[in-house]
Parts: sequence; C-alpha cells; structure tokens
Amino acid sequence: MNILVRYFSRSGNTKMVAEAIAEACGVKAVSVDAPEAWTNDDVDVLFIGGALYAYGIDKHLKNYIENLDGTKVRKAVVFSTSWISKHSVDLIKNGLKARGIDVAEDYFYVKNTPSAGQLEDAKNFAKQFI
Ligand SMILES: Cc1cc2nc3c(=O)[nH]c(=O)nc-3n(C[C@H](O)[C@H](O)[C@H](O)COP(=O)(O)O)c2cc1C
Repeated sequence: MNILVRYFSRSGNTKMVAEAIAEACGVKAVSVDAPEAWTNDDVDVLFIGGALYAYGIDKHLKNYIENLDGTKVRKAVVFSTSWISKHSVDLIKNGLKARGIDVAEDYFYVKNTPSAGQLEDAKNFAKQFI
C-alpha cells in the first residue's frame, strides 16, 4: 500500500499532526514545498493537511493540490489545525475534489497546538484508512 503524508505548516502545529499520522503509517511526513513531496507513483491514501491563515490556506498547499494528478490518487484524507474555524478543511477538501480525487468524509482537526492525547488520536484516526 502506497501511503503519503503531505502537509504545509508555518509554525509547526499541523506538522505535529502530520508526523503523528506518518508515524502511525510507517512513512515520512513531507512538507509540500520540498521537492520530494512529488511522486509519479500511484497513491492508495494521501493524508494531506494544512492550517487556516486569514480564512485561506497557504499558497504552497494550494499549489500542491492544484497540481496533483487526480488519476493517481485513490483516496485522500484531510487534517488541519486553526484557532477556531474549520474552513481550512473545506478548502482542502474542495481543492482535492476539483482534481477528481475521492476525499474521505471524515477528517482530523485540532485547535492550535495538539496535545499528546490529540496526537495519539491522530494516530488512531489514521490507522482506520490503512
Ligand atoms: C497570519 C495568521 C492568520 C490566521 N488566520 C486564522 C483564521 O482566519 N482562522 C482561524 O481559525 N485561525 C487562524 N490562524 C491560526 C492558525 O490557523 C493556527 O495557529 C494553526 O494551528 C497554525 O498552523 P501551523 O502551526 O501548522 O502553521 C491564523 C494564524 C496566523 C499566523
């Protein structure tokens, strides 16, 4: 099973969630602005996350989603952090759907910095998709 964990995080909160999910899946969490974020391989599950900044998602994440080959991603699962609004979840989901990708209804969300318990929750959340 080819599982990818991709994220963009300005101050580390979303990165913490990404790394917990990646650990549960036995893969590496890779920031979308790193060259190795791209692959030509078919992907069974793409975990993808980012935060909300001024009611939008970061341009690096937006660019990554807009350039995904939707025919190569079987399923995407979204995670996000923010102060209060879950709009980032919708923005990420809608961007993925616009690429023709099947997006899991369920998502993982944390307000700001995840606690140790929330990171455990993130791991358990991820395991249901692998
Ligand atoms: C410039 C800026 C704008 C933000 N705008 C919003 C916002 O509109 N709504 C919200 O709920 N949180 C907002 N946040 C909070 C971040 O989404 C939150 O701190 C998030 O966990 C940051 O994730 P990161 O550490 O992965 O970058 C904003 C934070 C910053 C720094």
